[in-house]
Amino acid sequence: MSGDCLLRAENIGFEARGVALLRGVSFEVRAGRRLVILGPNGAGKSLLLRICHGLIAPSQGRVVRAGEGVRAARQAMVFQRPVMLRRSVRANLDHALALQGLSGPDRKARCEAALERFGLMPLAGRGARLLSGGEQQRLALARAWATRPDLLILDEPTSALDPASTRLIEDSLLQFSAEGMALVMTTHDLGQARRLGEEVIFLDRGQILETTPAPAFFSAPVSREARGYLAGELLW
Ligand SMILES: Nc1ncnc2c1ncn2[C@@H]1O[C@H](COP(=O)(O)OP(=O)(O)OP(=O)(O)O)[C@@H](O)[C@H]1O
Repeated sequence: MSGDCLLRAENIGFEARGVALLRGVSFEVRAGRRLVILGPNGAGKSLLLRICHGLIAPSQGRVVRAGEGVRAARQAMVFQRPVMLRRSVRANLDHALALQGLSGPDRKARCEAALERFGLMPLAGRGARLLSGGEQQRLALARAWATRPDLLILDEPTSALDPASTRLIEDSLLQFSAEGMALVMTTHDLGQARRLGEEVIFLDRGQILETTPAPAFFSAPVSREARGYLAGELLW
């Protein structure tokens, strides 16, 4: 599937109470690529990601995904605040795999592989909701990875994490990418956007102002709004 279009947002619009929160948003996510969506608070980034993941229906336009049925591209989403079941770490992983229709030894093997890969073995029997924020986000990432998505959507995945946990998540994301997974994420951490982004979409007040390779965006943003956003970066 390398290079294929996994997801295409076509002219997405979203209105609530007569206010246009997204307007004419179109972009593509190709297999194995890393796309970062940047923009100020309230620009509509989370809303757009939720629409792309099928959690909210757009008012206009549509989201087209690659493939159909069992050949459909698989997608997973990781949120800013992980959503965990009131069960053990292992049971949270197992539940996600059961929802995928996996059963028996396959499910168990995937579950154990995820615990192993993300260093969660020592926490496997603990209540997931009792874990620290960083541990929960690691579990959220493990749970997403266990479902073998072609595309992983992440909404500010490290905004509440300390530098070590952030590093761990970033390293995992780069490994996923090296294994061929496509990533679409939002962040306000511009260092993170530089480290992880291959392409940048800059969203401002519900509209895309720039779609560009990441190095070009950071060295020579075209729009006044993007220049202003980047100029606000804290340098200490
Ligand atoms: N389902 C919804 N229904 C109505 N309004 C919504 C919905 N989701 C988001 N909004 C509104 O859309 C606007 C954009 O919100 P969104 O969370 O997408 O911004 P954001 O770019 O992710 O901001 P931040 O950087 O602060 O997280 C906000 O005014 C929010 O209240």
